[in-house]
Amino acid sequence: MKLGFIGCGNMAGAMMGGIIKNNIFKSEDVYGSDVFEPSRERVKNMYGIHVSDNNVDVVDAVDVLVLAVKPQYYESVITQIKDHVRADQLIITIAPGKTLSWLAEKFGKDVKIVRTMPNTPALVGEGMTGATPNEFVTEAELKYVCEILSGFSKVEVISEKLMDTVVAVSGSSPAYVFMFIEAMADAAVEQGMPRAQAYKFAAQAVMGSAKMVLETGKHPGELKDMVCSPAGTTIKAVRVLEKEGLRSAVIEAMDACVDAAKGM
Ligand SMILES: NC(=O)C1=CN([C@@H]2O[C@H](COP(=O)(O)OP(=O)(O)OC[C@H]3O[C@@H](n4cnc5c(N)ncnc54)[C@H](OP(=O)(O)O)[C@@H]3O)[C@@H](O)[C@H]2O)C=CC1
Ligand SMILES: O=C(O)[C@@H]1CCC=N1
Repeated sequence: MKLGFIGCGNMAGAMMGGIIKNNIFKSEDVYGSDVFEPSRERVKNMYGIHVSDNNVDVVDAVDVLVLAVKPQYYESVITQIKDHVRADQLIITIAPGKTLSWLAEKFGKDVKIVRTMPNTPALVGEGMTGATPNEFVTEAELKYVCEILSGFSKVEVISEKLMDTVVAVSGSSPAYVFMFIEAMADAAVEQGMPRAQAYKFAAQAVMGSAKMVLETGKHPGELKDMVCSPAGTTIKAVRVLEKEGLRSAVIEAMDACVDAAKGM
């Protein structure tokens, strides 16, 4: 089997890295096309895949095709490739807002599509992906696509109506988490800690806390309470975060993200 990517930018690179590292596909079985030469060269040098500036070359070469261009280029790319896409090929989409019905209309024929939303922690094998198949994808094919996605992420098959939520809670959310880490590190630097050390402390605290949520099964509020000693330091910080509206800011931000996804 051969895997192709149209668009070899940030997200495609992160996906390829995990897929090749975990031997889901060998690098010689992975193809990528991109209009931007530095993007092509980057993935060629990093992963040793075949690259081309011609999207149709990739469509013709592969069994599974990932559409990894920005949402605003989806329509022109689909117009360019649709007559070359074969009925037995599997198409994986990763763009927000591009629904299965919109994709079906643009392809204008029966095509097997799995709409997904990955995220960049794929680069370190810690991605999270939501996936929704269309009606032409069999159970076995969906299982196969999930195996590919699991090369770089955890995978959940979800109903399509949750896809915009997945954009906000995992597709885009690494950006909010990086901002949180940056802010904590800035505060530590303000207190005199060297910056590199500050990133290490802040990032490890975020990773460990996330692991506690995933591995203990405890409610995040209970885990927070375990940190807050009576009359201690943490509760003072928690009070300020509540006063400054951390939770509300996160909810408002994610609502804006969902609205943007719906508008794409
Ligand atoms: N980055 C992320 O965290 C996530 C991204 N996504 C989705 O992944 C997709 C790609 O995003 P991302 O990797 O960040 O974007 P990038 O801009 O990093 O990569 C897209 C690449 O595709 C190239 N390109 C543009 N038009 C074409 C074309 N017609 N044919 C071939 N290649 C083309 C771009 O070139 P040029 O720069 O010249 O335009 C660029 O090199 C988007 O749909 C995005 O929404 C999903 C989840 C997370
Ligand atoms: O910002 C974006 O539009 C893309 C989709 C999810 C993450 N990045």
